[in-house]
Amino acid sequence: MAPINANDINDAKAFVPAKKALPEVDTEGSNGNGTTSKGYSYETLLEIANFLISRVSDTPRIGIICGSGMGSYWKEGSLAETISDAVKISYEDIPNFPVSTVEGHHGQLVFGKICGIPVVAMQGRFHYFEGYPLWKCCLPVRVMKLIGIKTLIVTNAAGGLNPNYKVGDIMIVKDHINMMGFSGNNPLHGPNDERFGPRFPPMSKAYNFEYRKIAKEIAKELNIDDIVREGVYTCLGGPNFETVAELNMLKMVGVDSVGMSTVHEVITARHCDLKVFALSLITNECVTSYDIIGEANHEEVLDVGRMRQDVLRQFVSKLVERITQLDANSP
Ligand SMILES: O=P(O)(O)O[C@@H]1C[C@H](O)[C@@H](CO)O1
Ligand SMILES: Nc1nc2[nH]cnc2c(=O)[nH]1
Repeated sequence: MAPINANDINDAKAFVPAKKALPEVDTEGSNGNGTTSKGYSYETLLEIANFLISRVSDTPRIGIICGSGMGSYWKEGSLAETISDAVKISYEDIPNFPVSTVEGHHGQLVFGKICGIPVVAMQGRFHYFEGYPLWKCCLPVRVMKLIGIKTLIVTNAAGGLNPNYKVGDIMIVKDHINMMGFSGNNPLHGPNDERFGPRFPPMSKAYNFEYRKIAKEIAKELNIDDIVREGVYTCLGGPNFETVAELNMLKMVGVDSVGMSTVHEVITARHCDLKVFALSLITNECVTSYDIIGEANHEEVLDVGRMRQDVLRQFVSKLVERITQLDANSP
């Protein structure tokens, strides 16, 4: 058989030009002062934190990571738009900060207030599939800790694996399974700086019990308890969505929602003693049978994010308010 010549290929898809130049992704973090192959030094992260502190007037209490379609871009009605007195700082303008490369992720930090409480939101997060090592995906968590947050609220878009879940449901994360960690890929891999946290941090209480209780109360108050669930999340490396066999395996081990983020961020947050709340927006039903016609796609993920933005905005705002009240009254 004659070899294939690229010029002979007639499949238009093969020649669709990239929408924009591919971003440069620094996969090991060796491009700045103080960087090592195993992460940024404490001092470099402190420099980033001080750079940000010098640009805002209030110390944020709560950090929020906006998931795909959930305020990860600035849009009327979105979660990030809840933030008043906003000071927006593009990732590109922050020394030593990675840049967001995912469609639907804006790529900026937004400092401001929700219900009068100082917060900082990440509009756009860093994923492993973009080419960043896990420690770099989680760099902003340590920076937010150094800036002064006490609590991290993490949101993500995820496929619903639990057969009772419907598209548009909100799943409070009660636990995770660190699938990538099973092969040793962990954001805490490498030398440990005790100034962040211990070498061997526990993860059995990763998702704050009191916060989860409050979230369920808020769901009742907002009359959305019929769409609010509680379950176990797992993160796979992506960027492809899962095969039927993979999803059935995950279902067997007790996974309720599947995504491509959050787990490593939560590990990093708990390592440095942040309190954590996380939720999944169920943006698609996982395809667990070969008979199902539909397939997962990123457009659907973004669409469902848009569809639920009002509800999520209200839910997270109330959460910010009540978490702050709770923590003010507890030691
Ligand atoms: O940032 P999150 O975890 O919300 O994004 C998920 C994973 C992929 O980036 C995207 C897939 O559509 O949604
Ligand atoms: N891995 C994964 N990530 C998602 N993000 C949104 N939906 C999905 C999904 O079905 N699988």
